[in-house]
Amino acid sequence: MPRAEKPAAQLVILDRDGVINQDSDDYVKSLDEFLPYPQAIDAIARLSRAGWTVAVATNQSGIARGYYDETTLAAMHERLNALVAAAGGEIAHIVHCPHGPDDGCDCRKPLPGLLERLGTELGIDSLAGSWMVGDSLRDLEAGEAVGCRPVLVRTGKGERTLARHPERSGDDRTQVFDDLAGFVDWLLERQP
Ligand SMILES: O=P(O)(O)OC[C@@H](O)[C@H]1O[C@@H](OP(=O)(O)O)[C@@H](O)[C@@H](O)[C@@H]1O
Ligand SMILES: [Mg+2]
Ligand SMILES: [Zn+2]
Repeated sequence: MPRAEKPAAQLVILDRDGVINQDSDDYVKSLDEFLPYPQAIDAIARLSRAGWTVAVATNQSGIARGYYDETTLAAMHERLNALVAAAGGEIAHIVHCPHGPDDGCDCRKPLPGLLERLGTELGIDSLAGSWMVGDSLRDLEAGEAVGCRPVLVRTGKGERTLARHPERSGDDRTQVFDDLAGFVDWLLERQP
């Protein structure tokens, strides 16, 4: 049974590390190191309860680097889905790029391949108009490459991203929020 097509405008795509959970310059290498922000779990649940499709698109070069494996990553995402379900919401789909920067893949953000795969697997023809929330410039660029509206959060590497790219805080392209909860508050307030 093909999935019913979803209007992209009701889609929010989230980067993972630094948006949903604490990031680390040493990578998030184990389930014990996977520490979701409570505000983010609640925000995802609120979004999905309000009828939005929530998905995750994450670079996980730590796999290519040998820091952890697909089984460990799957355990992290099982934990994430369980926390969101316990909060009364759901994540429609999670996609990841397991490759390293020198592997020449087409799915490592800022390339658009990961988001394109997400759209295909969600049955969405065009991601134009959906929201892409990240803490790194590559998240925003990957989203813009497929027509998403970019949102930068200050959590994770967000402050560092803003310091390196101050134009992002002033332009009318990019919305900036302290955290995912702040973006969701804003988004849901503007929705009928
Ligand atoms: O933010 P998302 O895409 O969910 O995941 C980022 C992680 O895969 C890691 O990405 C790495 O970048 P390199 O892959 O080494 O360039 C570093 O930034 C790490 O600190 C970070 O934990
Ligand atoms: Mg990130
Ligand atoms: Zn890849």
